[in-house]
Amino acid sequence: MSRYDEEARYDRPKRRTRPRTKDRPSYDDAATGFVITRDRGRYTCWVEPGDRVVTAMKARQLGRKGVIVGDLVKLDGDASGSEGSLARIVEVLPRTTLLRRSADDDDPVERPLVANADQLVIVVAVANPEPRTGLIDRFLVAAYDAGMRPLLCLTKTDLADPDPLLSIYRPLGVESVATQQGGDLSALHEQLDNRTSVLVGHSGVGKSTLVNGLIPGADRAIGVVNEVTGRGRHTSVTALVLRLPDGGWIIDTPGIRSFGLAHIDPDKLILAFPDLAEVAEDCPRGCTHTETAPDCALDEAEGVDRERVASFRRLLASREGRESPPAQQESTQQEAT
Ligand SMILES: Nc1nc2c(ncn2[C@@H]2O[C@H](COP(=O)(O)OP(=O)(O)OP(=O)(O)O)[C@@H](O)[C@H]2O)c(=O)[nH]1
Ligand SMILES: [Zn+2]
Repeated sequence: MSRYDEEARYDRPKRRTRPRTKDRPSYDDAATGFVITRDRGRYTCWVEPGDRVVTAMKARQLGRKGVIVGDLVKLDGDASGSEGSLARIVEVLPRTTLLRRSADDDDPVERPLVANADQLVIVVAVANPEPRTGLIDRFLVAAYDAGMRPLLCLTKTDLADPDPLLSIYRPLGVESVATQQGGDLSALHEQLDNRTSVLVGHSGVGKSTLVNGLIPGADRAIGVVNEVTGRGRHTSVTALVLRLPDGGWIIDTPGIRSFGLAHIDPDKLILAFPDLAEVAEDCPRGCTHTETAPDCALDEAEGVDRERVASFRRLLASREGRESPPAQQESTQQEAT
């Protein structure tokens, strides 16, 4: 089943709540909005002609269909964006990508986070807080599962050398950039301009600092890394969608501490480990690649980084024995940003 088929399965309503196509009104002429925030049933949408910001609510006919940040929606009613106006979201256009996660590995309920973004920018500080490759691997799995291109952004390169991390991920074909506060951001701009990018990373890695550097006037609160724990305080509480000066969007999510992958098929985890995938082709049929799997080729293979095998197996173990997760009822999505 292709990714798009799966999205179709994911989006299919439980009951037929919409009128059949031939009875449905056509919204071809309605304004198209790009959802930039959602808050208790109110959505803020960006409408290109006129560069206007329109507040909208879901039309009843959408039923339980979820509307999340990044969705492209058809707007009916008063879509002027003038003060006090309220439009109605009458249709959600098919999503090209869907970033989702489960809250953690013990909670396999999947939560859609962002629709239609092309790129997942995995922001990792080379020091303070110390980088964790396990988290990078998780984000890579999430990016490939979503159909998004991953970009590794290594920050705080004034504090340590980014090469050890680059030497792991560059050979895997993961694009990367190195940055530091106050430094030249042109390489990062090149990767971000005219794309819709979601920033993810631990609290304190420097996401707000990056956003302020990229978008003059973005004016994000910049937190202070807690000296005692080395962890950032969660200073950015709500997701922000910001427009890049030369085109493109940045969606800044609050510091994500865990990024559960319980909703992801174990077979898909290996997508983030192309260095191991080739070796695993020599495994016995149906090999689970876990520590106890008999004759797993990952045990013996020469020239394979044991750390990489260990990280892969930790991800496998974190979701061992899991059945296919239940799809979350869209009306109760709490996590969408
Ligand atoms: N040395 C150094 N410090 C940095 C750099 N970038 C950011 N910092 C500092 O790291 C701390 C955290 O930066 P933020 O930009 O608030 O981090 P964040 O990822 O937005 O954190 P949350 O808002 O908690 O998600 C601040 O004290 C920044 O000044 C850098 O390149 N080098
Ligand atoms: Zn195996």
